[in-house]
Amino acid sequence: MKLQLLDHIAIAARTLDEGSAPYLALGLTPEGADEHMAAQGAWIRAFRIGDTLIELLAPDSEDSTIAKFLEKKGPGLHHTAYRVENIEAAMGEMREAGAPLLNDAPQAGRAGSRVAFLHPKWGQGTLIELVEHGHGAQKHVPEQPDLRAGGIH
Ligand SMILES: CC[C@@H](C(=O)O)C(=O)SCCNC(=O)CCNC(=O)[C@H](O)C(C)(C)COP(=O)(O)OP(=O)(O)OC[C@H]1O[C@@H](n2cnc3c(N)ncnc32)[C@H](O)[C@@H]1OP(=O)(O)O
Ligand SMILES: [Co+2]
Repeated sequence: MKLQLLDHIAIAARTLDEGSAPYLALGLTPEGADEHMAAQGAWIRAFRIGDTLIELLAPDSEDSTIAKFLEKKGPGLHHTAYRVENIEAAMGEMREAGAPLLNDAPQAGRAGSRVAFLHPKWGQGTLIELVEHGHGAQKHVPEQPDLRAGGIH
C-alpha cells in the first residue's frame, strides 16, 4: 500500500473553542465551517498546515465516543490519519496483514472522505485512521521531490 501523506492529526478537546486556542495563537485559521459528524458523536474544526490538517474533535453529547475518551484520558492526541488512494484496497491489505480494523466497511469522514480505523493497541497506543479523500476535500497529492535524482539541492 502506498500511504500518500499524513492527512491529519486529531486532538480531542472538551469544546472546539477550548481546543482552538493554541492553533489560533500559532497563527492558523479554521478551514471551512465546523462540521457535525453525528455518527461519530463529534463536532469537528480543522486547521490546515500545508497538506496536513489539525482535526479538533469535541463531543456532541455526554455519551459520544469523544466524551468517553475525554473521561478516560482527558484532552489530547486522539488519532493520526494517513491518506490512501483507495480505502477498500487499503482495508484489504490491512486485513491480510492481520491488523485489527475497527470497521468492516469504510465509514463517512469529514469533507466527503471515507475512513477506516485500526485499534489503538495495534498502533502502540495511537488510534490510526486511513482516509480516502472525497469530492469535497482537497484532491491533489503534492509532487514529492525526487530525492534519488538529487531533487533537493
Ligand atoms: C470526523 C470523522 C473522522 C474523520 O473524518 O477524520 C474521525 O476522525 S471520527 C473520530 C471519532 N471516531 C472514532 O474514534 C472511531 C474509532 N474509535 C473506536 O472505535 C473506539 O473509540 C475505540 C478506539 C475502539 C475505543 O473504544 P472504547 O469503547 O472507548 O473502548 P475502551 O474505552 O475500552 O478503549 C480500549 C482501550 O483503548 C484506549 N483508547 C480508546 N480510544 C483511544 C484513542 N483514541 N487513542 C488511544 N487509546 C484509546 C482506551 O484507553 C483503552 O485502553 P486501556 O484502558 O489501556 O484498555
Ligand atoms: Co480523523
